[in-house]
Amino acid sequence: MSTNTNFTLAIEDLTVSFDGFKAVDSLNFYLEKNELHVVIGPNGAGKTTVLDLICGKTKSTSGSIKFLNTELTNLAEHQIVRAGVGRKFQTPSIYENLSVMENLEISYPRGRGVFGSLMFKHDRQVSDKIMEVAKQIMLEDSLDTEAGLLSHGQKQWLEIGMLLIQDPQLLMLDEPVAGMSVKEREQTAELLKKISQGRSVLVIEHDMDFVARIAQKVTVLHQGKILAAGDMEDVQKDPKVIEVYLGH
Ligand SMILES: Nc1ncnc2c1ncn2[C@@H]1O[C@H](COP(=O)(O)OP(=O)(O)OP(=O)(O)O)[C@@H](O)[C@H]1O
Repeated sequence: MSTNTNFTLAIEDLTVSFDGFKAVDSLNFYLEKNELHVVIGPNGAGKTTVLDLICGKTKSTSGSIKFLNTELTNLAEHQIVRAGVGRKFQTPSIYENLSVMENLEISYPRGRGVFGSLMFKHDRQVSDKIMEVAKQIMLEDSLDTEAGLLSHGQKQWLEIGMLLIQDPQLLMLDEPVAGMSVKEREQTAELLKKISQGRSVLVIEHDMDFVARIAQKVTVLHQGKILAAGDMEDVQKDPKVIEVYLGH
C-alpha cells in the first residue's frame, strides 16, 4: 500500500505466523498524534507480538506498518529507533551503578555508547533537556542518586525518561505499572497523560483501574484480532469483551 496518511502509526493487514499459527491476524490499527491508546486482552492475545512487530524485533509475515509514512516492516531495529520509535520493556534496563543524571545523559542521542557520551562536554542544550525530562519523570531532586538505589517505580520512570530524552514520536510501554505501589500507579498515570502530548503513546496493560484512568482509546485483542475498540466505557460494556477477558 502506498497511500500517505496523517496518522503517526498506520498498521494495515498485518499478520505474523509462527509455524502456521497466526499470533497477529490481519490487524488494522491506527494511532494519531497526542493519542494515548491502551491495548488489553487475555494472555496470548498477541499484544506483545504487536509491539515486537512495530519495533522490528519480530518480522511480519505480511502487511504494512507505516510510521509517519515510513514503512517499518523492512527496517532493522536500530533504524526503527532512529526513525523515532521508543519502546520500554517490562524489566528496566537502566545502569544501576550510574546516577540518574548519567543515565539520562548517556541516552541523549548525541552520545552513543557509555564512554563516548560520559566524556562529551555538557552543553546547555543537553543539560536543559535532562532537567526537563527529570522534572517530567519526577526525579529532578534525585539527579545525583545512584539509579540502583531508586524505588522500583522510580526505576521505571527513569527508563521512560531515557526514552523521552530521545524525543520519540511514538512511545510504547509494556505493562508500565506492574509491581508499582498505588501512589506510583497514580503518578505514572499522570506522567503518561503528560507525555502523550505532542506524540503518540501505546500501552499494553492488564490493570483495568489503571487503564480506566489513562486510556483515551482502548483496543481489545483476542487471538491476534481486534475484538473491540473504542472508549473505555463502551469496551467495558461489550458482551464479547466481558466473555473473553473482563469476566475472568
Ligand atoms: N517468537 C515466537 N514463536 C512462536 N510463538 C510465539 C512467538 N511469539 C509469540 N508467540 C505466540 O503468539 C501468541 C501471542 O503471544 P503474545 O506474547 O503476543 O501475547 P500477549 O497478548 O502479549 O500475552 P500476555 O498478556 O501473556 O503477555 C502466544 O500464543 C505466543 O505463544
